Amino acid sequence: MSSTIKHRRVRVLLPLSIGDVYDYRAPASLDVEIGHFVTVPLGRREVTGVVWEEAIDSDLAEERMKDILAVLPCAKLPQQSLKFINWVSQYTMQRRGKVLRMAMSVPDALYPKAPRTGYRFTNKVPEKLTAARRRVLDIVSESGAQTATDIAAIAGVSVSVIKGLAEKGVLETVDLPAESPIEVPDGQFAEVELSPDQVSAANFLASAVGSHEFGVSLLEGVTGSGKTEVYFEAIAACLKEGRQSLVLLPEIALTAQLLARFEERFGVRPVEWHSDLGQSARRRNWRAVIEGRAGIVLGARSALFLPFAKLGLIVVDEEHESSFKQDEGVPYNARDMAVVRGKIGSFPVVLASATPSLESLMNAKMGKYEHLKLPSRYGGATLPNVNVIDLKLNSPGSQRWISEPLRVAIEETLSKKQQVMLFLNRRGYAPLTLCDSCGHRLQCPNCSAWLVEHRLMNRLQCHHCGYSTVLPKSCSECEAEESFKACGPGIERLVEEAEALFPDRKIAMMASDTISSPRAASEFVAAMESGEIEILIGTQIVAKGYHFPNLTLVGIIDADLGLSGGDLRAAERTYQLLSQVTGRAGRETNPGTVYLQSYLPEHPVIDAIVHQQGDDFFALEAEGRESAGMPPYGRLAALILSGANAESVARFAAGLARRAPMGEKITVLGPAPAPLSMIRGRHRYRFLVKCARDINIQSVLGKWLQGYKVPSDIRMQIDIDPYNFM
Ligand SMILES: Nc1ncnc2c1ncn2[C@@H]1O[C@H](COP(=O)(O)OP(=O)(O)OP(=O)(O)O)[C@@H](O)[C@H]1O
Ligand SMILES: [Zn+2]
Repeated sequence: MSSTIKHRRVRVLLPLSIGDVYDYRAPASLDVEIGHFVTVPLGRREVTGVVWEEAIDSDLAEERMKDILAVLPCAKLPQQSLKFINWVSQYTMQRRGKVLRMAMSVPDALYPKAPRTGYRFTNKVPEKLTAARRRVLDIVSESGAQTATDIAAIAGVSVSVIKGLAEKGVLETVDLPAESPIEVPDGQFAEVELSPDQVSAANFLASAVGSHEFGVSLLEGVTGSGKTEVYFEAIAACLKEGRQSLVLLPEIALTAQLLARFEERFGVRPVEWHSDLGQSARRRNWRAVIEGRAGIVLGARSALFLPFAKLGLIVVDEEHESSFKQDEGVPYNARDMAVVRGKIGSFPVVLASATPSLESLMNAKMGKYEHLKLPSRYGGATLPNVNVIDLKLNSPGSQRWISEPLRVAIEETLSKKQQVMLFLNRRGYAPLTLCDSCGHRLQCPNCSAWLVEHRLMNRLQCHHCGYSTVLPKSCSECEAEESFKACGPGIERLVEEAEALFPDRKIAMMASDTISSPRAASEFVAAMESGEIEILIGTQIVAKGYHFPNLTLVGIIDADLGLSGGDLRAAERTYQLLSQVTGRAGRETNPGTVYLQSYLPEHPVIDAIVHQQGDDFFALEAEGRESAGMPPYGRLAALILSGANAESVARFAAGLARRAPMGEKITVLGPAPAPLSMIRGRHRYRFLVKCARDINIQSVLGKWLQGYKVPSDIRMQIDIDPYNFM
């Protein structure tokens, strides 16, 4: 027992999905502290983990104890990160090791930078100039010496092409500095004169940042009101405190325009964090964050788990966006966890949106959050004029989607040399393809979902698993030849129609698969800003955040899309999305107009958009949620079971159902086959647990599942506060 312990023992958390803490001996030869990244033996392997706490009560026999092997030459994981990981693990009911893995996503960064070899052009032209070689030479002559891996990645060639050019004397090697330096932002670089509304919001935030105290502000400003300028002042105040700021964005494509605005305001670009970052930038940025050198970080939700040395502010921009919620791995909502992070670190958190979530509005109403409002657009710009086109009265005709009134409006706008945006939240050519002679519908073999035709790529795709195939020549059911017919519109089909209606206009299409990287996004932004695009046709990706001064007409092709989804937030989400799209029109001197095409012009969501009466809509929505005991008035958790064998999943679910928690304030719905009853060949069943607000839903679930063994062929995922009900 512990009386025989001679050496200091510590608990080390390993970043493994099955992992928790394990006890190790801290040998006297090593200076081991809490938060150190260390290597330890695990079975036959050597793994890296974090010294989590002292293990005073460790009762493992001395002979079974193993030594920590090494302390890595990296700054310690800050105490606040340890606390945060513990908290997230408890709240989401996921293993701590799995949460730690999100904070240790760049294993390389734990070691000092190895010297790098760069390749540069010697100006000797190779005898044989292949396309691959040409791309390499373009890159090295444009941006100078770079590592072989970087060149290979940018040029899309293998490293051997570069090595080959070096052997031929076309490229030569040079020593590269270990890493490009992190530039320091300057809060006074280009101060902006704010409007009176902006001043009062900005002053509040700046003093909140200066107080080093936790507090949440909901910054609600209509589209184009200058929320960004306001939170920039909070960031400037944070720089003054010598602390780091984090700005979270829902979509990395949005960073393009924002990066430039940061640069104008603070003199340098912020440190970026998202999935599109190359390996060396990840490593550099991660180290800059843990060493406190990164002053401003702009990132996707995963940036929340970066090991900030001295975080002093988090801004969650477009806080209502459901893409802040991660469904896979550790299911968490970055907006909610940002608030927790602020509490742990004693600093303010700003939630910014033109259409805040019902959750945040309620917190503001109850006085838990400070409610800062910007009621009008900046610089005298007015909100657009919104009109509904009743499709029952103005049918565009069979296989067409642009009604006559909208066509006329487009024509007029273009003749004034202004830009048009047509919005349809559907990728591809058509959402459904069916056989004209027997009605057979093309479905994904792995998922319970239709295949979506992408005509530009000449493929049919599943949007759930990525399965893709070509259009079959004949129907597998009735053997009819060439009988398949596209049903309904996707944006590709809308482009086709727009091209037919406006043959001389420059039309561009944007969707998440066409602007998936920040580089593609900035090319798109440049084309919009220069007027190279006259009609922009896009999905939700172009609906938010962007500021295009000359865009004055927005046409919403199918305003009803999303209303019938039936999930808890369908109406709220549709309202938010339509407001965002509406908000792209007329953001500067030329006033904007919006046309919504709808079969349901009286629907409360459509009505709220037309009259720009968000308050009434939200009051109605809140009432509905309250009477149903749904969030934010109640708590939800989902339990998702999946496996290759439908029967065994169903059997396991039935077993769980027999022990389901009961109580006056607890309802368990299910098990039921999920709406997407199969994904990637796995059959899925769902439970939905609903509790009153004052019930700890984690402990309800914990008691239910305690000691329950999940068979190895079944996966069970717990999702606290689910946003996805498919
Ligand atoms: N005080 C100011 N001085 C100069 N320009 C400003 C000021 N405030 C806002 N602007 C400009 O007004 C435009 C709209 O501002 P911004 O993009 O911050 O609005 P927003 O509230 O974030 O809008 P959205 O919710 O639609 O994204 C931008 O071009 C911005 O540069
Ligand atoms: Zn599929």
